Amino acid sequence: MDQLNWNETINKLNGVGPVATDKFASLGVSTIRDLMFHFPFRYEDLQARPLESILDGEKVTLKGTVVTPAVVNYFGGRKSRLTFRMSLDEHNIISVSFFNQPYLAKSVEVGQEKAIFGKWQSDRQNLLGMKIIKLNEDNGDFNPVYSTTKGLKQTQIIKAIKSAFEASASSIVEVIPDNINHKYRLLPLNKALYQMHFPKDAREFKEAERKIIFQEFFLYQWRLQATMQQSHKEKGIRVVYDNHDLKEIIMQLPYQLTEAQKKAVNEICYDLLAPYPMRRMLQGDVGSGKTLVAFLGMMATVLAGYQAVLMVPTEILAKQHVVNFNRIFEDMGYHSEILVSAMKAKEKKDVLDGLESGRIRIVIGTHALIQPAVTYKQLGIAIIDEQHRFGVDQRHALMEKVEVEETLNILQMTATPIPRSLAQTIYGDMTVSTIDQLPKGRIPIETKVIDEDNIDFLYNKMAEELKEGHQIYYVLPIIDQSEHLEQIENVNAIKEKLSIQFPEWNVGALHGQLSKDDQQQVMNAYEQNELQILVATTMVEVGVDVPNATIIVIHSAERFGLAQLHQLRGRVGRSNLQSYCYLIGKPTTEQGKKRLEIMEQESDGFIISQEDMKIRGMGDILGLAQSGIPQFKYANLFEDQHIHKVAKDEVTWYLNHPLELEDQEINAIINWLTNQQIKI
Ligand SMILES: Nc1ncnc2c1ncn2[C@@H]1O[C@H](COP(=O)(O)OP(=O)(O)OP(=O)(O)O)[C@@H](O)[C@H]1O
Repeated sequence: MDQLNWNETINKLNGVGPVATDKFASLGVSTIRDLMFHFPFRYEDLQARPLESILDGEKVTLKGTVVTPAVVNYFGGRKSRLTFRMSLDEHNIISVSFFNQPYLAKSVEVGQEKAIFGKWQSDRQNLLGMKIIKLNEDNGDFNPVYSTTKGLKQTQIIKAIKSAFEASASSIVEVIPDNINHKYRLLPLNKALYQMHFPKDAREFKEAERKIIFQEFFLYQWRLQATMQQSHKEKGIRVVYDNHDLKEIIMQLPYQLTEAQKKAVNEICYDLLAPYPMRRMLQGDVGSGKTLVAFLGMMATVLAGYQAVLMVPTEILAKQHVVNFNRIFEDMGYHSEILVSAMKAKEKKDVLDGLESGRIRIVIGTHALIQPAVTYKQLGIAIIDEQHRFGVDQRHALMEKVEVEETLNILQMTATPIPRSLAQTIYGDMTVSTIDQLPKGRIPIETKVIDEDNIDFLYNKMAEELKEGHQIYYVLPIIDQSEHLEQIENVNAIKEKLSIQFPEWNVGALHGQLSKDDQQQVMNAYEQNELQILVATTMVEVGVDVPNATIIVIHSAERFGLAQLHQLRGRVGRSNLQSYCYLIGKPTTEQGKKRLEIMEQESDGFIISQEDMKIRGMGDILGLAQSGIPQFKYANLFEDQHIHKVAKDEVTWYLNHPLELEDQEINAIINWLTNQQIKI
């Protein structure tokens, strides 16, 4: 067969017809290259292993010859146990048993070769069978198992991949420079790819995997660091403010900054003064006081005569920040305005005019801030809160608002903090400021998982806190849009129930079905303590700040991811009052149980995000997908940290020593990065 370029579509391959092409497309595979990167999600290891090396309880696949017929014994009514003996080699005969699958007897005959996947019970020399693996002629001893879709068989996938290598192996382009491959003994890419699919044994698989992981990190780092290098060459807006004035402002704040906040403010100010544009990520745990740090960044900018914007994900949050900002800074002579889409035409026009003329120096809002109608006179800084909700495109839209040669200063904020060293590696195109300290006097939140049957306990606790004059959140999940309406009914039903239970207190409901105005009214009433209990969907998740709230009840807690649970919990414990988080839920999975356990034991957001990465891996995690932490196809940021570090250091070195690379090596990297969308 003629060689095909690996960027060709898979229907050009022998044996891949239109039906299979469609099926592959639903798996995200359209080109030969995609197919080569469609790695097995596990392998069936049929290789003989000495029995002594298999641990009691370990899940293994053992292959052997059936030496006794299968016998089925029934017990306790319809329960059954099927047993037979199997010889693995001339010295070892083991027993195999299957519970409650008597029909399997038909497929076990003396003399047949069988491979059984199951749990090894060493004391009884018995394999507790879970699955009989089909052996066919194509089986080797180490077989790939692919994730697939209905109508696409494993054998078809294997065939297609084999034909991909036959047709296109020579067009696989190496992307890691030779010197690096050599230095770390990494396989050439074509070999690594082949071995990912068809390794002879676990060792060959590991060897291939190491190359693939390295390559993924290497390309990611190249893109990050090259962007960073570029932005350092750009001219930034130099925000030259009067340090004395800024200090005065800090002195007049209602509370003293924590050491961590001071450090972050210093780092931001350093960037503002520098001749290159700020690219900084501000991370800190929930309630650690990031907003105030952001406000001070805006103040420095305004002192230097520029305008400052703060862009947040929801209108409720924009309103809250404007109120808080004005409460703190109005007396000092500074005023912020709001810009959101739901505004009266006249008010909106006033704000737009004010921004264009330069009358308004500080504006806080939502996406409305980057609509084409908005023109700024002299924008100096853009602060983007909860950066995950804003894509790269929006960042660019903001940049374009600065019609001068200099590039805008950008500060991003995230409330999903990750350990400092990891943050530095993955936010490589930004410098990271970390607030790793809570304001003084905060008492750890008491967290408890409770059963719905134990609701009296909860009601008693709620009554106690209400009597103390404190407030309560009661949150229900909306994970899937299809359950939206049903869940709003639940919000209303719970509101009714709680109104009956606590007749002397006011209960409000907040959800997406209300108009923006109504939402704002409910929120205002809660902030003013006119409502004492707020029943809400997860709308309250991000950034809502009502320090008088001391209880948060999270309904169906098992359905939330760890990061989100931690975010929600952070709505309480925002003052010096003892606060409580009650998780109502009955987890049915191991992971669900583990998440709730971690919530009960751990209050530190840095540790929680790390645990999250461990439990769920980095794949398509809901919480993390939203957190702005990059997704890798294959590598795991947490488990493969050491490889990441090496890749990062190599990229740094080569970017500083470009002459050490051959032209075609640089071109290969650039081609990879432009052909392949690596999400950042
Ligand atoms: N240095 C400080 N001393 C005392 N209280 C503070 C301090 N800094 C901030 N606060 C208060 O702590 C609360 C939480 O601060 P802020 O809203 O800035 O946190 P955050 O990090 O943005 O939290 P989240 O990620 O949950 O939105 C606010 O009520 C704020 O007024």
